Amino acid sequence: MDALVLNGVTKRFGERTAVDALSFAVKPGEIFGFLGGNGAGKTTSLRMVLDIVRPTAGRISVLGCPPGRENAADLGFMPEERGLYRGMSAIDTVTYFGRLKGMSAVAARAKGHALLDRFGLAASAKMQIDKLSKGMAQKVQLAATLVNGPKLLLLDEPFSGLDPVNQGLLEHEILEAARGGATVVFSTHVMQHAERLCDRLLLLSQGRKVFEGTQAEARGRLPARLTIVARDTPMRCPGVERAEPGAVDAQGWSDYDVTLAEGIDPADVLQCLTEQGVTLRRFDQYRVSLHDVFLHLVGPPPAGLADPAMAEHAA
Ligand SMILES: Nc1ncnc2c1ncn2[C@@H]1O[C@H](COP(=O)(O)OP(=O)(O)OP(=O)(O)O)[C@@H](O)[C@H]1O
Repeated sequence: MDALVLNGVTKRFGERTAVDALSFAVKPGEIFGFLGGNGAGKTTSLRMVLDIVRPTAGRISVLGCPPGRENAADLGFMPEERGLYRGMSAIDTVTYFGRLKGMSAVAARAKGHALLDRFGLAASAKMQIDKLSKGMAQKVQLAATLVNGPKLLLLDEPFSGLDPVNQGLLEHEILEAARGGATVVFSTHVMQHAERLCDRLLLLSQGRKVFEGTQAEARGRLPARLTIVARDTPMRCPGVERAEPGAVDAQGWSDYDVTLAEGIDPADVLQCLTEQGVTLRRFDQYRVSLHDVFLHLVGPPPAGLADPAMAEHAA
């Protein structure tokens, strides 16, 4: 049984279609990246899975049940808008969330202390949430999400607001949860996290699915690019679509910026060049990133709109 299934799910807010006939399935134990730019419909989709908002059309199955209270004890949700009681201590907060998920007070408190220790917050366990830094409060929220050992973890932009060390800690926790058998769905517009974590991913643009599959399949959507240093043009090999020569040096070597046709394996081009007796001084494949795929499938953001994914990429 799939851990999460969306079947033709649409959500309209008045005239605006936030999610448009969205279908996908997440397998048990998978780490599934839910990717898209600002306003793509990620949060709305997760809210429908949690029964916070109802779909206009379509069906959703969460651990085999319709969204609702039946499986709340098996879910862990970290909302994008972090919401903790500011006057409560860190440990009481985590214990409270455990109790909400049906744990005994003793078990929830013990697990809460273990998680806060693991997150470097042992000394702050009794501090009030409003005395903690934003990143520390976010780690308390993560502990509250994990306290019940959920079978399905839904994390909405979990990395935002965390420094690089704590982003690493969160990545580690996601991998650990999946190793322990949990299914993880997380939304992000930062491709690097998805690149390090996801088994499969879905790319959402203006409420519509533009891609679903593995990272390799996503990269396969872009033609391979190579840098070749040779004395002859590689254009004679089948599958080479473009080969832009750079300056030729005194010995006759030239840099070629090569684009292959879709689906052509660079190894076949290398073999062809060898068979044709083309001497090479360099043959490098440019590794397509998810960021490149994102731009290819979704396009750049409108002028003047800051895109955090791009900003991080450039950094
Ligand atoms: N309650 C609401 N009423 C009206 N429109 C809404 C509501 N919630 C979301 N929307 C609209 O639906 C679209 C999708 O929003 P959503 O928050 O799901 O996107 P997102 O992918 O999570 O974006 P971000 O990365 O910016 O958080 C947006 O155009 C948003 O304005």
